Amino acid sequence: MPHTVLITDPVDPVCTDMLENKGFEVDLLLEYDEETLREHVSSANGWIVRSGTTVTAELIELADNLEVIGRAGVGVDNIDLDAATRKGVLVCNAPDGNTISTAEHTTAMMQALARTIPQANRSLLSGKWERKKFSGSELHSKTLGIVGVGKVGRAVAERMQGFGMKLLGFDPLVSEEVAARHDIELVDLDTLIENSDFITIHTPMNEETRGLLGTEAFERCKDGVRVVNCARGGIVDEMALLDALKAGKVAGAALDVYSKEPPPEELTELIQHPNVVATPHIAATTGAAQEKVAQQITEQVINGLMGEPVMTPVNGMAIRMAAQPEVQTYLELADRLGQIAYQLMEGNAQSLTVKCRGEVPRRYAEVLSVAALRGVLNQWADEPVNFINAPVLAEDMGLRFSETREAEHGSYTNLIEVEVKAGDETHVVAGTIFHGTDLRIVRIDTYELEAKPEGEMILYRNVDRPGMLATVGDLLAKANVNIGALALGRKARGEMALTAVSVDDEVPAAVLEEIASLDGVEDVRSVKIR
Ligand SMILES: NC(=O)C1=CN([C@@H]2O[C@H](COP(=O)(O)OP(=O)(O)OC[C@H]3O[C@@H](n4cnc5c(N)ncnc54)[C@H](O)[C@@H]3O)[C@@H](O)[C@H]2O)C=CC1
Ligand SMILES: O=C(O)C(=O)COP(=O)(O)O
Repeated sequence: MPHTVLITDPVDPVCTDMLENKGFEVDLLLEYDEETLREHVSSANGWIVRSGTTVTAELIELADNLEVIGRAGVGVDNIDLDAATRKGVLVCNAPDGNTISTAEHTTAMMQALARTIPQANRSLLSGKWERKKFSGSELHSKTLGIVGVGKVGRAVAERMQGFGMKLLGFDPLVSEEVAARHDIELVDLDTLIENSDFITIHTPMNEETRGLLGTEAFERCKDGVRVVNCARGGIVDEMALLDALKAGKVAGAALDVYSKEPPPEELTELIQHPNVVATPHIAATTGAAQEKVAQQITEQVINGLMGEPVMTPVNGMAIRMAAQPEVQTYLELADRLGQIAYQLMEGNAQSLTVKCRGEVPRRYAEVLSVAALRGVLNQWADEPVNFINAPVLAEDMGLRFSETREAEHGSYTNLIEVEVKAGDETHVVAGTIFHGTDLRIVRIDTYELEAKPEGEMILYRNVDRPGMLATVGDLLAKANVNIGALALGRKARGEMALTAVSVDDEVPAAVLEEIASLDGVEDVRSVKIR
């Protein structure tokens, strides 16, 4: 059956063309009530949205076939990321296709504010000729404060430099050197607020940025400051802005975004304030930007649904690495080692460490730890576990995980070790890949042995003395269980050895008990590798 991709916001037709060319079914649903949306979501494998759709936890919960949500743009604050991550749904965006259009809209807003263009236009259209009333302000030599020196912030900086503005920037994640490359002087937020003639916002919306410019900030601003928000509504506190406009502290504000969209009744006074220039979230609405974001996001959604690398994940960063072809065999090995290690435990694991040795590249360490986690959690959790939800489910279950990488590798050119612990109990299962594809377990706890990590196995420790294997073999034969392979991890005659028996059929619990009751046998485990 072909995959279905649901589209619930207007996106450039290139999106539909690309999906159909790849054999996907497109479900274009631009007008809907909640019930209709629920029905369509429940059968979608992929879902493409812009800012107009709110992707709630409830919808994600219903979407049992959903694998990927693609945001044809930057901001993902309309998507319940936590719910998507827990359900193992990949969320990706198109982070730079609309940067230029958004920066251009921001600069247009700044000029509209400085020269009161919309107000003057309205006045003229109403039959007036008010040349004195619309005396503007020059941008040249003024200070522009850029809050959020990311892609759009930098693109705005480049453009406003051409107007001869002095640029200040505030962004906790950007270095002075990077800012200086864009002729932005990096300062703290207070300095920016106190020294800017214009302030423009370009951060994401999150708990840290909500209300970033509020009553207190406006009090510290220069008299007559002008404020532009083309990022997200609510980063500038709308009611505080209205008060500051009414008090004349803020000379003008240009808004493309609102805390609720479309803006509700209570924002009418702000939007209709004579010194406000307001647009209906159109900064990214140009033919060029829409074509770019549609193309970018469709590529990512197709890749996500086809198991190819997704380059712009917003959650589950491991997915980017997990889809690389050269890492697949290592992932399989780490997953199987995780499965085995978990099944050796008496109780539930509390920590998991993956050690990569030899020629296993350093960049794989993190994704291999997620693969081993997936192996562990797929036995433990009630829900399906994948690369997206494994870390968050581990956290929920109190399982700490980490990874290390060591160049030293002993006898093997590549080696992955998975260690699980709970209290005093520790198990280590190590494996290697021979000839690029051949997976082998090479150590279990302190026993060196060589076994294929596949199918059903029974593992037990026994005194290393004649007759032990024959007795176990006899019990299995009587239960009509066929032995496929055997591996012995020996220390010295008379000491405890580890025996790994690969069997073609599941070993009945009663037979396992019989083996466990044999003299000289302990720690019998049945291990199933999927
Ligand atoms: N109005 C519209 O149609 C559009 C709006 N946007 C919005 O514009 C904003 C910026 O987009 P991009 O530049 O593409 O994103 P970006 O991710 O490239 O840049 C965001 C910057 O904000 C910084 N930042 C994060 N928290 C901060 C804080 N507390 N204080 C100061 N800086 C902080 C980050 O370090 C980053 O450098 C986003 O909110 C995005 O959703 C983007 C495109 C179109
Ligand atoms: O990319 C973003 O963050 C935007 O806000 C653009 O939103 P839109 O795709 O125009 O609904």
